[in-house]
Amino acid sequence: MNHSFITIEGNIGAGKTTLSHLLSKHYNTRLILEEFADNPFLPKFYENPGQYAFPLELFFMAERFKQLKELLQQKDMFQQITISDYLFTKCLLFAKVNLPDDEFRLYQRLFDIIHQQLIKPDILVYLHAPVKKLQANIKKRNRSYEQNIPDEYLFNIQETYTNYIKQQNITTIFVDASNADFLGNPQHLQVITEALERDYEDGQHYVTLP
Ligand SMILES: Nc1ncnc2c1ncn2[C@@H]1O[C@H](COP(=O)(O)OP(=O)(O)OP(=O)(O)O)[C@@H](O)[C@H]1O
Repeated sequence: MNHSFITIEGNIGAGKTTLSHLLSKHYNTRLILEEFADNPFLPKFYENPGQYAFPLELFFMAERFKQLKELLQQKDMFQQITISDYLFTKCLLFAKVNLPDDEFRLYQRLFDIIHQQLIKPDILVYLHAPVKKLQANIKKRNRSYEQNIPDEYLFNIQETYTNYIKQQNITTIFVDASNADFLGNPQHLQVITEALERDYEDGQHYVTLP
């Protein structure tokens, strides 16, 4: 496997964290996981998005920057591969959906300054699942503040991610995760590891699960 920094992305409830854990175990890598539970604005945001979107987005950006900067600076001689379950640009994509235009422009100025200081992943695995499946996953894991997320919000996030992936040139493995069961079906994990072990040109590469 020729990649040293792999990022797993996807909509809310797509299964990023599960796949990241399994890949990290498979390749014995360092693992960077999103620490969303520490964001005190998240439950408030779901109650009242208009009032809490800006502090929520700022908090996420500050925490993610700190986490990525610290971890990527450490040189670990025995675990050279790193897997993360989020892309720093996720901050900007969510902010685009959640902030009014003037606040988003301010946020983007900060983001651009901060982003330059971070290492970018050399491959992105994007898990794409239909909104119905995402809602079922969100229901199953049962975090109380996520139980009333409107379909429209998930559609907007999905569209923002897919537009971003089309525009940028990080090599992306785009996985149809409609029926994904990485924990229960070892073949699904194998499809991802085989995909990661191939060499790619820049751009998007599509993978379906058996
Ligand atoms: N920048 C952001 N703005 C608003 N909400 C965010 C942002 N980043 C994360 N969240 C919220 O934090 C929670 C966790 O998000 P995330 O998508 O990272 O994890 P997840 O849904 O548990 O992932 P998965 O199920 O794919 O492992 C979700 O409620 C998500 O909407």
